[in-house]
Amino acid sequence: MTVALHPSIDNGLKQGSGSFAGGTLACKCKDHQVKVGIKGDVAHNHACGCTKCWKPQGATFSVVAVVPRQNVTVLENGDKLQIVDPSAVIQRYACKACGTHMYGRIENKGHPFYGLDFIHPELFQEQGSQAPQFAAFVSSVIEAGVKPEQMAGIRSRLKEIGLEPYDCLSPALMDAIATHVAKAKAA
Ligand SMILES: N[C@@H](CCC(=O)N[C@@H](CSCO)C(=O)NCC(=O)O)C(=O)O
Ligand SMILES: [Zn+2]
Ligand SMILES: [Zn+2]
Repeated sequence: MTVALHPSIDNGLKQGSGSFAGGTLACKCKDHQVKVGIKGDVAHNHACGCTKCWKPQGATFSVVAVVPRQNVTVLENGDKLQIVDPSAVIQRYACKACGTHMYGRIENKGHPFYGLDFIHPELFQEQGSQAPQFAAFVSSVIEAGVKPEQMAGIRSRLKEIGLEPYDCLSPALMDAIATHVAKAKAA
């Protein structure tokens, strides 16, 4: 049986248009949906196996990307949003009614990713945003209940659909983090 990763990638990656101008994220409520406007395309879209990122029901991975925080605007029903874990580095704003995470924001100005908000592109009402580029925090799915003996199949399926599996972030992002830390130390 094929390993189920996430409904938006289980049938293969859908490539982005390359000219996605942005759109609206909608939560999963039947009415009074929370809507969040995003300007421009997303970046660093990836499958994430960590326990903190929101996943639709039954998914093993989340699919999460970043956008500049100034490109994110709550458009409708913002009163339904609450922070999932105020102590987390990424403050994830979720719909109180359906649990969908609408955006995650870093408030620590010293964090390497300060200025970027985390969003889930599957919530776009429009098509064409950047496709996932890699898989991050793959080993972390064990923390959510996956058996270690399932990991070879999961990594192999990720590779098959074109997502290189990493147990933290991609080398490019890890290099960016290390560069930020080195500059902060030197300053
Ligand atoms: N094993 C842990 C890892 C959690 C983790 O460090 N997640 C990353 C990436 S989330 C998006 O890629 C992170 O930056 N977390 C900060 C936060 O969540 O606030 C686990 O699985 O929980
Ligand atoms: Zn909702
Ligand atoms: Zn994550």
